Amino acid sequence: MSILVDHCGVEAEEKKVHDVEWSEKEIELGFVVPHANSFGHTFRDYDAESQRQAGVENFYRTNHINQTFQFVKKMREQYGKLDRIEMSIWECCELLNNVVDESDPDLDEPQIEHLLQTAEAIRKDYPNEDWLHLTALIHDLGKVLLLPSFGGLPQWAVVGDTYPVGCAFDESIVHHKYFKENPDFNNPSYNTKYGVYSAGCGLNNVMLSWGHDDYMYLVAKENHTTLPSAAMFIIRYHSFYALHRAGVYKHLMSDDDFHNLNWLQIFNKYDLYSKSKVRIDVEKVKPYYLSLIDKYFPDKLKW
Ligand SMILES: O[C@H]1[C@H](O)[C@@H](O)[C@H](O)[C@@H](O)[C@H]1O
Ligand SMILES: [Fe+2]
Ligand SMILES: [Fe+2]
Repeated sequence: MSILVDHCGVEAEEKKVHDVEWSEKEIELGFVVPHANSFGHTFRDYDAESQRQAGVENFYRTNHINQTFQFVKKMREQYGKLDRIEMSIWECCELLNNVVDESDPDLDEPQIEHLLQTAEAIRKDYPNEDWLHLTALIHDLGKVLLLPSFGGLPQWAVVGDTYPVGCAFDESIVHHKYFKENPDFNNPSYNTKYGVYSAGCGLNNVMLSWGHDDYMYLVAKENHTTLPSAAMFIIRYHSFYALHRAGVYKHLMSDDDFHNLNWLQIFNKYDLYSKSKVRIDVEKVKPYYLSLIDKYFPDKLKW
């Protein structure tokens, strides 16, 4: 039997573990990282030969060409108004029944499954951190941007990994080659290590490619959630794999960012490796999550 151990900035390495040791490990570690996704590939294998992968690559091509500094600025201003809809967090979870993410090589289930799988997995290992359970439940709610009532944005403007705009695109970003067709790639104001930013300026001052992360962060902040800053950091940067997995762009981080990064790295293990075909009984867990929503959010939120 084998488990995959994945470290920040280090290639996934495979460790052989005997069956006896395995059961001990399971008790000790709680959540066990599966060795393959539901399609039989390793997780986040963007070079696997498959039909799904071709779609994912095409997704990143369009994403990398179109996410420019000006585009992100425009979207933040527009969506920051939160003048589209009023609804509760749970109503939003239910909307995700109708959303499938085309950027994801590991999951083709409706997104509500992923929210519950992530939250339930993290809840088992961190039973006392209720804020973390709720963070997991809501981290991908921003994907409602795909729905017509939210402007029906194309997939490239909603899902996929995120990265800073306004400075050089790091080579560790998935399918980096497609940035060559992004107008910012050859713009001297935007294509240097620091670009429009300065050393240690803090991620709060850095614009990331537009998508579900930053949108949900804006929704939570503007509706005055009482979730802690680590939760807000997770929501906002969970797709920023160049930072939390490859360990680059650290030159832009502040001390607070470093502290919150620890929580994000814990969270990522559950976000990524809980993706499976195993369904959670929604009605069974709903009362628990409703109580958390009540604790940390108003009844109705502006979206
Ligand atoms: O395909 C996935 C998916 O869209 C996730 O929600 C996002 O957080 C990941 O970073 C991305 O790679
Ligand atoms: Fe996400
Ligand atoms: Fe997720």
